Amino acid sequence: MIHLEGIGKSYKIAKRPTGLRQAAKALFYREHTTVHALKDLSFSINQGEIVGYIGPNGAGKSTTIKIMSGILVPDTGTCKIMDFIPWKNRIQYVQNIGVVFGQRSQLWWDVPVADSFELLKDIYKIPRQDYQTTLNLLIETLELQTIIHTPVRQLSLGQRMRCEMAASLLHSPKILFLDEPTIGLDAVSKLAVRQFIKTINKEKGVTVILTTHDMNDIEALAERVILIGKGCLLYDGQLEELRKRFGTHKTITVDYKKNPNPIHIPGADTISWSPHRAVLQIENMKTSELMTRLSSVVEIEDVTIESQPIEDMLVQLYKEYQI
Ligand SMILES: Nc1ncnc2c1ncn2[C@@H]1O[C@H](COP(=O)(O)OP(=O)(O)OP(=O)(O)O)[C@@H](O)[C@H]1O
Repeated sequence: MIHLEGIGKSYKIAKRPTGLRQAAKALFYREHTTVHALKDLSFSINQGEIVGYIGPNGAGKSTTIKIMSGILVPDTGTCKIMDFIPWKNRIQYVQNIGVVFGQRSQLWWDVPVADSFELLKDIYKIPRQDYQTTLNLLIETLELQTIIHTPVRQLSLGQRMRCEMAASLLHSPKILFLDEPTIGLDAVSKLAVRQFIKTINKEKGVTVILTTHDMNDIEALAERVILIGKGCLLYDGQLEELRKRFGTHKTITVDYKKNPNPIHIPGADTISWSPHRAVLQIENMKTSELMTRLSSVVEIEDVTIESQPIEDMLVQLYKEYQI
């Protein structure tokens, strides 16, 4: 459905001179620097997937989303999405995609949300009947009943985000590009947005490409992740595989019947200990092996096992790749 091959994109930035003499010189001659935002980037995404597109600040995620949504033209490479070249067939192409930029609004600031939706209906030429059916569904699932007649500028960030989601889906697109959709949202709004993304993917088969710095978004939604750094692809595969390959440790919290002796298990680090609870960390040992050894020392009552938080893993990865 989405196919990118050898995509490269650079930005040319004019240097800003300091001092009067340099500023005067810049009137006649401007020096430029080039930022290579994307370098030879290739990947494919199938219909119905939810893909987490991740990487550190400045990695090139938004640039890729802008190319895939037809806003930017790459310098090199090809990008084919559902038989379209996004920036060439833009008018027909946008009928098939929805885009949400968490940091920007596609809604008209001073008018009620419902009026923005009406305008979008006309822009996308959505038949009235289809529009009404989709709108009703969106109002219900995103709980917009009480906010739809409010001007956008009076909405909270979480309320606006729900309206942005609805706006991007009014024309029933097949692909949804989400650039940091949960940025700045509280826990409840984040859960609502995540749940909604899951629902439209499952029930409508919408393909979702999601950039985010919130790894809880990724864990909740994406089985597959594409990791980029400095404009290059670093990893493309299952989140679970990423964890297996790069996750180094597990943390095990064990509750047991009162035991006055500190716990020492060879091969495991004791992070903390009390007569009722110990927190241990293992790197190269199987959890089952640890449990066997533990049960020979204490009478276990409860156990929780946590994988290394994905954030930790990424920090390590970014260090390793020097990005
Ligand atoms: N319009 C622009 N003009 C000049 N440089 C730009 C422009 N947009 C992006 N860049 C540069 O291109 C690189 C990639 O930026 P991009 O916004 O794609 O990264 P990102 O991965 O989305 O980052 P973030 O996570 O911080 O949003 C950065 O070095 C950025 O400074």
